[in-house]
Amino acid sequence: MTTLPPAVQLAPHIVFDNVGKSYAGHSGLVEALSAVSFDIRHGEVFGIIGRSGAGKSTLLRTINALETPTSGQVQVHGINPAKLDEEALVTLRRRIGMIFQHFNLLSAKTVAENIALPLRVAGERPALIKRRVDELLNLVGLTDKANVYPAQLSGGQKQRVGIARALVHAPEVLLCDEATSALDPETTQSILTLLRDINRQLKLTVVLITHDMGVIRAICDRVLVLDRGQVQEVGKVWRVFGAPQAKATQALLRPLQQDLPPDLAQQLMSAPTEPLDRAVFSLRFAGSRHAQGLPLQALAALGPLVTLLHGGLDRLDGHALGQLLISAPVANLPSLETLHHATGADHLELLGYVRTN
Ligand SMILES: Nc1ncnc2c1ncn2[C@@H]1O[C@H](COP(=O)(O)OP(=O)(O)OP(=O)(O)O)[C@@H](O)[C@H]1O
Repeated sequence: MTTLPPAVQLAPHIVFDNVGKSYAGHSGLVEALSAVSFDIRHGEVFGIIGRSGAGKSTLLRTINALETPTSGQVQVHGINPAKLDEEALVTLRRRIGMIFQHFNLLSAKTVAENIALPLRVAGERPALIKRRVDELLNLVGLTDKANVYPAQLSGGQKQRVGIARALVHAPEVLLCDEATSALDPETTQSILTLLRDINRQLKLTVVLITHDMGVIRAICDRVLVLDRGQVQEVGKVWRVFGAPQAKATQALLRPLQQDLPPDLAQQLMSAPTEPLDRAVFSLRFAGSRHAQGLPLQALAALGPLVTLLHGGLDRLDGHALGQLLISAPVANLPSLETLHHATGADHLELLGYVRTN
């Protein structure tokens, strides 16, 4: 298999240039998107995250012209979908597959017939349709379900059919509209793994929208945070997760943070009462250092009796990210500056003190 040179892989595939979209609502215009500018590169898995109503669906749907911007423009492969006539739009949409939260399968058709449908509509020959459907069933691991109806499938299997159907025309872009929101955590993981495999095998650009930071962490290369129709931040996932700049990102990341467990929070005092008390520190690692992992010696800077209380480190794209909660006896504690330097944490905070049991 030949690999494309980096410049080609990084070339913009989809460009948003000052895109705005407003809808007529009950009490005036609703500005769903406002001055949105960014680009998505060839072959990347790009995530768009935001709260409900942030404008994610509207943004995704401008890529295949299911929505048309009120101002600005979108370019896909250098083409503005909003400017195309019906016939040219059909051709462009074949280059852009899409999957949905609720799968959108036809219940009266079998798995194979659901996948074959777009090819039948396009007037392809039966032999070609059969070959292509078999290939796709194999790709998504559903060869044994070809003649089964959607009602007999699990949610994860239905989404696999949705993925196979989205790939029938060998598109260059796959749009995923909350594709795992209706699935349990284990099935979500298997669908995300499948999407990542497809992205790598087929060199497909994947654009997904979600309200779940876990999905972004699992498969995205870069992420855009959208709030009230505006771009809050965009960047590599490890950077945005390690050092979120926007309030909206910080709020979305809260559920993934490891705060002081309630039993320890209850015991926390603002000042030590005796030398045997222990100071509790939070150390945050934003991925800028410790690419090889955090040396345990770095924690020894807190003294020989340091205790790891809670937390953990994740590896994202070769960067160590996370938070550790640590305690150490107050007697002979080095200064905060010394600890900060010695541990290599991006952020070090003294949370309070607890009694030694
Ligand atoms: N067809 C429409 N007519 C009027 N308002 C709309 C329409 N579609 C979306 N909106 C409004 O535009 C804003 C953005 O909606 P959008 O569905 O894009 O957000 P979202 O981030 O995808 O939300 P969710 O996660 O809940 O699906 C919301 O205020 C919504 O009510």
